[in-house]
Amino acid sequence: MAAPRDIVQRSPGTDGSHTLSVSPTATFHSPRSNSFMAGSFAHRAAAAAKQLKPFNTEDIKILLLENVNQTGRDILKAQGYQVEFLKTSLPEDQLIEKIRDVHVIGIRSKTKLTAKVLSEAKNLLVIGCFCIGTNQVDLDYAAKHGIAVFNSPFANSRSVAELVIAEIITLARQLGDRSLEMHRGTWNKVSSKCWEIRGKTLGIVGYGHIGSQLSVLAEAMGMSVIYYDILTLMAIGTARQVPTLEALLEEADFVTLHVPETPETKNLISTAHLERMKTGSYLINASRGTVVDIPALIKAMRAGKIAGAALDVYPNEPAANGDYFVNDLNSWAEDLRGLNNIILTPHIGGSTEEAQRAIGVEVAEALVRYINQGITLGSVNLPEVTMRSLTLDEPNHARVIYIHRNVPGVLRKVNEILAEHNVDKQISDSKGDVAYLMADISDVKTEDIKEIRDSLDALSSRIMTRVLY
Ligand SMILES: NC(=O)C1=CN([C@@H]2O[C@H](COP(=O)(O)OP(=O)(O)OC[C@H]3O[C@@H](n4cnc5c(N)ncnc54)[C@H](O)[C@@H]3O)[C@@H](O)[C@H]2O)C=CC1
Ligand SMILES: O=C(O)C(=O)COP(=O)(O)O
Repeated sequence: MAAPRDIVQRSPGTDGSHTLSVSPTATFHSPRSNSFMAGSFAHRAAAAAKQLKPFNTEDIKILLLENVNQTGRDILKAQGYQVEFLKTSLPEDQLIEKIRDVHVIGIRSKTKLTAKVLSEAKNLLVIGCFCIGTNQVDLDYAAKHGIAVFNSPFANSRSVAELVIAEIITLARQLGDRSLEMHRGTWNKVSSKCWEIRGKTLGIVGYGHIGSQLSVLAEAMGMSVIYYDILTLMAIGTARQVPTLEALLEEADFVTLHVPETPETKNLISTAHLERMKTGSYLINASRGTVVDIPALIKAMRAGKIAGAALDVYPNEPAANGDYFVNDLNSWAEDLRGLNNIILTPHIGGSTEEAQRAIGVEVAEALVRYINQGITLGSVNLPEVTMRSLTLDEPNHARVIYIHRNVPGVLRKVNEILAEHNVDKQISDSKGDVAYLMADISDVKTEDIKEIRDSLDALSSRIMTRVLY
């Protein structure tokens, strides 16, 4: 791996905003350059002499945590980026040390990228969440500091839905308990309170990617499906939307939760809600650990109100594999483990080969598009802006990216700065307080780049400037 050369650097602005600059001394060294050189070498070399040089991808430093799949690692390494890979998440102090240095960080659901952590990330351009949930990242802080965030919105939805189907049958037939008894050498053949799932009602809370996928699978097995969502959503098959959470809880034999972690979903299922559920019903949570009040669930199960539960997620989850409940992370741990007919899994809803491979590809490709081209398609916190790929065959072209506060008069000022060049194409969009402008300009000489960048940096609206060429 090439030694880092200080090509991409972010300098703090007076207002805490940053500039990303690409050094004109960078050598043409990306895989894109390899394919370019593979043509007619003499012709291409002559053309290259006229061209501005793109940044050196080998200077992009990436930290991947939480065992991001090989597919993603391969895509990033193939670009020539420096990729450091760790199997686990990191405690906050170590995370802060590491994040200071990198341009890109890839995480899954465990790593908390809070404002405190992100404020130390002086070079950070982009965050890749190699998962669905983005609740672990302070998205607003990231946007206001020009840091794009990408995720994989549905590549593991099917895996979660299949896990829930397995859990519905496992709970209905008390399979977990029977299996544990056999492991201990006890033959306990019972049919009392063991049920078929055919004809039972599944209540899905949160009818998004996972909830709706689950709806199809459950109906195929003869279940009736009802769902509750804050949005009015089209029913799939013969599923039926109910108007309130309470209506769902009163009617469902199985309640399964597929909402994101938000302030509104914290303790969405607590004592009052458990009381509304049918006696002998079941609860499944593969969403986020904060959604269920665990002590309330323990009480409801001990009282026989809830006949079984499956939990895949917990309010505190460890950074790495190993001891969990014995660490006394949670005062309720022993009580939970002591219950009958409860399935406890270590956040494996999305943990299949298929899902992880697909996520690796999807998020890594989004990162490459953003790093190399500034394209924000699929970003969860910045406006989605795209233009055709930068073409390196065209001499003296540059792509200007100006992330700025969404205030009046910015476009006029930016265009005054760009006016000395030919603006081939320009696009701008905003999301809340933040706007993203992308312009491809020609007739740019290497020495113009610094001037363009400095002029944009001087604007009071600036959050981050990037000039790619
Ligand atoms: N256990 C695991 O390994 C995994 C867990 N997840 C979790 O599952 C969650 C759901 O995933 P998707 O279905 O892909 O998300 P999604 O965004 O497609 O669907 C979520 C649905 O919940 C609804 N919703 C939001 N707040 C609500 C509320 N207060 N009450 C009722 N409905 C509400 C939304 O309107 C939306 O329709 C993710 O946010 C993530 O936290 C996702 C993947 C794997
Ligand atoms: O995709 C999600 O949101 C998940 O909860 C799965 O998280 P993980 O990638 O297993 O840390």
